[in-house]
Amino acid sequence: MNQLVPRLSVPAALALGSAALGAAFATGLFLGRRFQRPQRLLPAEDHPLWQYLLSRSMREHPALRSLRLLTLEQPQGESMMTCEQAQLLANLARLIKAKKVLDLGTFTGYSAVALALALPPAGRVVTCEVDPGPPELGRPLWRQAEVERKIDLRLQPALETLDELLAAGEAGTFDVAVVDADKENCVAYYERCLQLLRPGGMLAVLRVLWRGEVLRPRPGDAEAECVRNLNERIRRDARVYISLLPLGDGLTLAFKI
Ligand SMILES: C[S@@+](CC[C@H](N)C(=O)[O-])C[C@H]1O[C@@H](n2cnc3c(N)ncnc32)[C@H](O)[C@@H]1O
Repeated sequence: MNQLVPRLSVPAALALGSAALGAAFATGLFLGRRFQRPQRLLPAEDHPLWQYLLSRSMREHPALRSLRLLTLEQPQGESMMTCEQAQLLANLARLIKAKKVLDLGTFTGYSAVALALALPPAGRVVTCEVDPGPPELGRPLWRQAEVERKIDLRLQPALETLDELLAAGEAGTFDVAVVDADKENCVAYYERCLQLLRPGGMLAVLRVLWRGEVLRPRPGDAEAECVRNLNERIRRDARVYISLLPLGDGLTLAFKI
């Protein structure tokens, strides 16, 4: 009688165990691919090519650099605008000869200082913040950059400041608006900033990819929903020309027609 020859040269229990592990691994890979949430589109900041890009393009004022390094030491330091984003916005502000800028979400003032440096001596950055701590920390470096007098810090919810500016008749007088405060109000910020901008003015919205969550927000993730709604609104908005750049966590530029 023919004896059944085992097809594997390992005991059955071990073979079964390996098969189960293999199946689990494959399922993990599949689910991992399916539910993986992309964090960023560009290489990591410590990637040599990204470092090369920064080293060949960044022209950071020494006080601005000190402010960035100081901010990175703080617990929420990562919420600062990235240096290449700030430099791009400052260059665009120069290009359109900006004099009046709105900055929603001051934090330690990195974006406010970068923009103030791009303005002529009589230029003004109205910057909005609810937490007095971070601007207080950054203020000595605003002074060192010699832009402190250009920065008008409003310590109250940004919506209140925007409504005050509209009530004071400043609609259509700002050249640049940067929206980088809380996400729950981002649609209201967008609409008010658009009113405050002059035709040809530029509106920048930060973090529009929301760490990839815009693809498929988790149930109850109000911030991701708000960002998605704003992105959709901007896409359909015939009042602006737009670009969405993959810099940082996504940067939308909307130019008022
Ligand atoms: C992402 S950070 C801003 C980063 C800053 N633009 C920079 O370049 O470093 C967001 C800031 O918005 C502030 N913020 C949150 N809710 C706000 C509100 N309702 N009005 C004004 N500022 C607010 C936070 O306290 C925080 O400092």
